[in-house]
Amino acid sequence: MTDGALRGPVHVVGSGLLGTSVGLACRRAGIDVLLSDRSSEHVRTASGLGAGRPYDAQDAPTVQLVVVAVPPDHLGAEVLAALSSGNAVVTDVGSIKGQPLAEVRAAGADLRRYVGSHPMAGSERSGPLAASALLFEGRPWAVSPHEDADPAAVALVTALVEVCGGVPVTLAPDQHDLAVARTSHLPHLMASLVAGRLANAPGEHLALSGQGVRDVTRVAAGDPALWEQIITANAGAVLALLDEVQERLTSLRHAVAGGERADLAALLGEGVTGTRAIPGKHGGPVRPTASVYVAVPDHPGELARLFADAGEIGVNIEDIHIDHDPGRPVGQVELLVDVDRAATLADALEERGWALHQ
Ligand SMILES: NC(=O)C1=CN([C@@H]2O[C@H](COP(=O)(O)OP(=O)(O)OC[C@H]3O[C@@H](n4cnc5c(N)ncnc54)[C@H](O)[C@@H]3O)[C@@H](O)[C@H]2O)C=CC1
Ligand SMILES: O=C(O)C(=O)Cc1ccc(O)cc1
Repeated sequence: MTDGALRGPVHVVGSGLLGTSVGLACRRAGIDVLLSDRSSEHVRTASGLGAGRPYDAQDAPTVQLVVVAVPPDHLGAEVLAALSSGNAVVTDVGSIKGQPLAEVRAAGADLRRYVGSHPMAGSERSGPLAASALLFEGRPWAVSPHEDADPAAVALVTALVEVCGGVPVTLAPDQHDLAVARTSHLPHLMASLVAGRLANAPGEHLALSGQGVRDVTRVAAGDPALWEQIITANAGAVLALLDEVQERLTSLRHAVAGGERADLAALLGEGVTGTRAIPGKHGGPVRPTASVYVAVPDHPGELARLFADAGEIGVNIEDIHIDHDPGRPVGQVELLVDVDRAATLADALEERGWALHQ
C-alpha cells in the first residue's frame, strides 16, 4: 500500500484553520498539496497563502494521503467520500474520533486505509486566515488506529504528524475520546461558564480584569458552532465529568456557605495537584518556572529588543503574558523562565537598563 514515507500529493478536504495549517506545513517540507473546500473562497485564500493548489477531480488517482479537516458533523461523510474516490490513505483531524469511525463503519466502507488523528493545537479563531505552518510545532497529535487499520496507513499518518512538527501519541479511538473529554472538552465548558459571568458585568468590574481571568476564559472565545458539534459527539464522556464537577461544586458551595475553611482549602489543594499533573512541553515533566516582570514602553520594536536581550543573556523564555497599563504608555510583560535562571535574567536585564518590578 505505502512504505510509510510521506511524498504526496496530500489532498486537504476543508481549507479552514486546521486544513490550511496542514497544507502550509506540508508545503514547507516541499510536499505537493491539493486543496478543496465547499467554499471556493476558502480554497482561493488558502492557496493564496501558499498552502497548496486547488484540487481537481482528475488528481484523485495520484493522491497519496487525504486529510479531512471539516467540522465534526461532516467528518464521517467526507472520510467515506475520500475512501471511495481513490486508493489513498485517509485521515481526519477532527476533535472526536469515535463518531466518524462509527459512521464510516456503519456505511460498510473498507476501513483499512482510514486512520483518524487529532492535533492538540488550534486556536479560538477559525478559517484559513488564522492558519499557520507552525501551529503544530512541538504539540501532541493523537494518531488513533482502530483494530482493522493497516499498519502502513498508521505509519503514513504518523509521517504526516512528523512533517507538520507534531509529536505523535498513539491512542485507540475510545481512549482518545475519554482523554479529550477531560483535557479539552470539560475545560472548554468550564471556561464558557466563567466567561458567561462576564458577559453583562458592569464596566468598572471588568476594568479590574487581570491575567488570571484571561487565562481561564481564553478558549471560551472559540466558535460555538464547532464546540456544539464536539460536545454533542462526545456527550457520554463529557456527562461523566460534568457529574463529577457537579458533585464538587455542591461541596464547594457548602464549604463557602458554612465557612468551612478546611474543606475549602482541600478543594483548592485538589486544583493545585491537578495543575502539577499537566505534562510540560513535548510531553516531558513540568519544569518549575518563575516570573520576571518587565515594564516595556509601548513603542514599536521594544518587545523584540527585550526578547533579543533575553536571547543574548542565554535564558530560554518558556511563556509570556502582556498586560497593558491603562492610562500609561507602558506594558507589563511577565516572562516565565526556568526557576533556576530567573535571577540571572532579572539581574542582566536591569544591567541593560530595563525597569523590573515584582
Ligand atoms: N479549531 C481548533 O482549534 C481545532 C479544530 N480541530 C478539528 O478540525 C476540524 C476543522 O476545524 P477548523 O479548521 O477549526 O474549522 P474551520 O471552520 O476553520 O474550517 C473548516 C472548513 O471546512 C469547510 N467545510 C465545511 N463542511 C465541508 C464539507 N462537507 N466539505 C468540504 N469542506 C467543508 C468550511 O468551509 C471551512 O473552510 C474540526 O473537525 C475540528 O474538530 C482539531 C484541533 C483543533
Ligand atoms: O486554543 C487552544 O489552546 C486549544 O486547545 C485549541 C484546540 C481546540 C480544539 C481541539 O480539538 C484541540 C485544540
